[in-house]
Amino acid sequence: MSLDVASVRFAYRRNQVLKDVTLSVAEGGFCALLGPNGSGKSTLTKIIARVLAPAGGSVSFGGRDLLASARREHARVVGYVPQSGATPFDQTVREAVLLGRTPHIGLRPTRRDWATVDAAIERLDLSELRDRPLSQLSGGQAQRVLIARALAQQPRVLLLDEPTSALDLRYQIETLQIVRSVTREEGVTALIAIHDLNHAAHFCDQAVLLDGGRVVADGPPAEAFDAAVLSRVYGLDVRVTRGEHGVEVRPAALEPALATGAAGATAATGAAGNGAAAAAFGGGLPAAKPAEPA
Ligand SMILES: Nc1ncnc2c1ncn2[C@@H]1O[C@H](COP(=O)(O)OP(=O)(O)OP(=O)(O)O)[C@@H](O)[C@H]1O
Repeated sequence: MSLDVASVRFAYRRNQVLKDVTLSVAEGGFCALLGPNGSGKSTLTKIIARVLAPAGGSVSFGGRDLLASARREHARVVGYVPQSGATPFDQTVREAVLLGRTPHIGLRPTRRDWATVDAAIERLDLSELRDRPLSQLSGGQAQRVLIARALAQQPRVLLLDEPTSALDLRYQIETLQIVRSVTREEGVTALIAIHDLNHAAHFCDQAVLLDGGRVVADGPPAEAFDAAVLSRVYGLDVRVTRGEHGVEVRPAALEPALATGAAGATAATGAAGNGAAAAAFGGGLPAAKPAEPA
């Protein structure tokens, strides 16, 4: 089984935003959807989530057409975490997460539905807030509610559109760990639009890079991250290093600062094998360290 996007095209009026996008994510895979602002990441996730209809192409999971199935059937397979979610009225956290159960609920929620809701709330560390109205949450808390809602849906395919953009460092990492464990342990197939290349490299098994609505790289991050391609796509000279901590990307402009003064000690620490300081800066591995194959 796999999530297959084939030759998808989409335009907002005359603005061709997706031009023949094809990608495939294996069942249980965790795929990062990368690319600069405006490259088409959100548009593609919205098409798979059926918020938008493509002008051409197909989207299927396990060979089943996701764009033609009944809405309820689609919602049982695909969970979607939008960049931000408007709520029509002032729900509590628990009520909002219960919405994720909608495709599974008959006349009314069962005890099992509520148990699933409470498990998702706990997983996203929202238990203390579960009776709080959404209007009284911070941006990051509200973002975690959207993720909990999607997990409560128990989908086979999980789409996340920049789910960590409002989260502090702890919750960024925890959220990515949760998504990774959902893929590993429950076989859910996840596609995440994300800007942080190093988080993508660390947590995801696949990286798809969009540029101007086209796929320009696709593969395991260690293979897909090419300095020349990334530099061209982002319009910024970057370095890619491959070492014991995996692949890392950092802007070349930051290298002189790292090589002098106190930062020099950071590089030396990295050389000794402690990558923590290096990772915090998305780089910091010593320039002398030879590139290694993934
Ligand atoms: N509702 C809309 N109407 C018209 N154009 C839109 C609309 N939404 C997005 N676009 C345009 O489509 C292109 C792709 O946008 P999209 O949001 O898919 O990019 P993205 O890669 O997700 O960007 P970002 O990283 O900034 O979130 C952009 O040029 C954007 O201006």
